Amino acid sequence: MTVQRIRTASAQDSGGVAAAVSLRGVVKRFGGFTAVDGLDLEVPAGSCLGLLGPNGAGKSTTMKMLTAQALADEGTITVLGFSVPRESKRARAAMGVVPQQDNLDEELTARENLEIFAHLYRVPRRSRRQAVDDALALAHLTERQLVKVDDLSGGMRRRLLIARGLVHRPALVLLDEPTVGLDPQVRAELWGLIDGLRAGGTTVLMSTHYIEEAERLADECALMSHGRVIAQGSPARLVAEHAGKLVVEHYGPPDRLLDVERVAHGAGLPTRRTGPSVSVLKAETIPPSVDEELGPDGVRRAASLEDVFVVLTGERVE
Ligand SMILES: Nc1ncnc2c1ncn2[C@@H]1O[C@H](COP(=O)(O)OP(=O)(O)OP(=O)(O)O)[C@@H](O)[C@H]1O
Repeated sequence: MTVQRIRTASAQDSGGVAAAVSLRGVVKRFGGFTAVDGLDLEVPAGSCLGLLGPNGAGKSTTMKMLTAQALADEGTITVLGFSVPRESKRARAAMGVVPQQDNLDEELTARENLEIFAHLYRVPRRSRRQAVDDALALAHLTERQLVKVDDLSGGMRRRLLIARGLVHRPALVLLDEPTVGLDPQVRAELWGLIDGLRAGGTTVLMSTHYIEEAERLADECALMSHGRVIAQGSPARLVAEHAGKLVVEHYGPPDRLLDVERVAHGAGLPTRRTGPSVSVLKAETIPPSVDEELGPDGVRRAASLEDVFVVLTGERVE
């Protein structure tokens, strides 16, 4: 029986589903700077939540507070029913943590790295070999288990890092920017791995600033900006709410773009800049007279989570 099942009675409830992670009014300051500013967030058990936000939004700090690597100045944090930081040892034993920075032991083989963590996480001696075999298989590293980490490719190292966080079969796994800096093919490979975890019932909390990553993997996205969640919901719901169904992109010289923005804003329509173009969101609601004023040169496309991200955070996308 997982810790999650044992402790759900004391977990906060969200819409009938027990929360694996709950943060209420959490504040974290670094000197005079407030990195996390009254954060409320719940991750329903068994779901994958993507914590999405631009660099510096407070995602990593939030992840660190869940493991008590950073201590909140205000608010309450519950992880798998354990109060953090008071019960952080027990919470940490029940969750898997995959850090942003690769901190594998390069002198050891892939298998040895997993064995050490199986020991640290107190996987019983009799099931340790199987646990390591399973983690290697999950990360498609069985063939490479005897290779020193130093000789593994970047993608293999990242898969090993994830496998290491899963060796004790945690009910919850925290992934901090799991595919940052990896090429698209390796990223896609890792997405398959993460998707498999969620399909197997593991709760996943993943921070990312790649919109496509959140869109593909997350049941729900929480969009963070300046230390707060500014919007939360399924990717489809966020798009419908903030960008509508259709977007019309207008290209042209700076004066023309300013003109498009003026007309759209006059009609109460949100816009976003994309390099040499302005996109008018919620285009399906444009009244005919405004449509005429905007001109016929617009290119229509479906609204996306990227539109939501840019409009709500005012940031560019990587
Ligand atoms: N130990 C620290 N001391 C001072 N400031 C910090 C510290 N850790 C984080 N910060 C600041 O807090 C803010 C939030 O940082 P955080 O790393 O949580 O953001 P993030 O959303 O994870 O961004 P990134 O994707 O760049 O890691 C940033 O402005 C960062 O400079």
